[in-house]
Amino acid sequence: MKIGVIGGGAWGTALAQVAAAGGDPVLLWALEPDVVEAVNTARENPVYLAGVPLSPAIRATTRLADLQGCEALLVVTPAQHVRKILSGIDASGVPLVLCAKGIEAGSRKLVSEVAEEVQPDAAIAVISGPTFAHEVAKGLPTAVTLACADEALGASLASRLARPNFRPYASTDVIGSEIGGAVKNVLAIACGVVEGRGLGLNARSALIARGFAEMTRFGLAKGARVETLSGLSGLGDLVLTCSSTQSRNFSLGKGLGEGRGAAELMADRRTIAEGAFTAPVLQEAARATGVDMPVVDAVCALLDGSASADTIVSALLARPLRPEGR
Ligand SMILES: NC(=O)c1ccc[n+]([C@@H]2O[C@H](COP(=O)([O-])OP(=O)(O)OC[C@H]3O[C@@H](n4cnc5c(N)ncnc54)[C@H](O)[C@@H]3O)[C@@H](O)[C@H]2O)c1
Ligand SMILES: O=P(O)(O)OC[C@H](O)CO
Repeated sequence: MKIGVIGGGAWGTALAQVAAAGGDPVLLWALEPDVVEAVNTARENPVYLAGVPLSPAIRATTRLADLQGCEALLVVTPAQHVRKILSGIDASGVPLVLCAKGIEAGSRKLVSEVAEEVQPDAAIAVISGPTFAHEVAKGLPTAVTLACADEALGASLASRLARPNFRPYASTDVIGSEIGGAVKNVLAIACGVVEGRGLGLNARSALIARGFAEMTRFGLAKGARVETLSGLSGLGDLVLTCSSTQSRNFSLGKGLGEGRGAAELMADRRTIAEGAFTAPVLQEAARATGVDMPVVDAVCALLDGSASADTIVSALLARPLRPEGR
């Protein structure tokens, strides 16, 4: 199965490395000509995945048309760009494996819903889970959820991508695996705030657990399965992303907690903190579904500058006492 990867950021490059590990050719589409040039000549992506020597089986291109002939396409651009990129390719009959974590602004659609709209004839799968790109690209042990409604296709994609240190676990819950990845990015911003304000490890664990309760309420309301939310793509990724400044979302939250503004923090980076884009649309979606997500509301208020971190923390702590199961 010849694999094409759309998106030459950290995650697209790491997944290209996984797909090329057996020596099979992989075509990587990147937006930036300097990334393409460096991958093809220096065998490195110095912009997004510096310091990781890449497989010679990876060839990069800036031309989407070159992806014609690939037998599966991994879609790894940030969530807000997926619609435009998928509109520019002919993917009839080619499985699309969606790897971005987010919800589209405006439409409030998950990436799979966007893909189904733009490429109605393509089979859809999702890869999601606790995966820092640098660790995956270096071959450190990693497990992911690979969700596909078509179990046979899911199994064939899993066997093509599996490596001794990269284990896809099969699921048919596409929506559930996407919701975990999208929601955890927003919750990781909140955990970064806890770190930035020096509120301690008890507070961070409480936030992870109460954040997981929000993810579960929202996920179940949207039709996700509880075992998906408590699996690799939900709880697994939530714990990873809420635990380390390696996470762009966590480090954005840490900066907010230290008193810096969202605009200043976002202007500093070329890499993506998806949670900042997902937070307001997740808040809209939760309100439209009648789901209470106080941590997500708090992140939105911090990002839009309508409240300070201290005010938000005090408001969260002053919420009425309630049974844990609600
Ligand atoms: N980095 C990780 O560890 C990791 C792991 C799992 C999932 N993800 C998800 O993968 C997706 C991509 O993240 P990343 O970390 O590879 O990105 P990145 O931060 O490393 O790089 C940014 C990417 O955005 C692309 N981009 C910028 N403007 C664009 C445009 N107009 N059209 C198309 N692409 C554009 C750039 O070309 C680049 O590929 C995100 O949804 C992220 O949440 C990332
Ligand atoms: O750096 P982050 O916060 O985008 O997280 C990367 C991955 O999604 C972790 O699974």
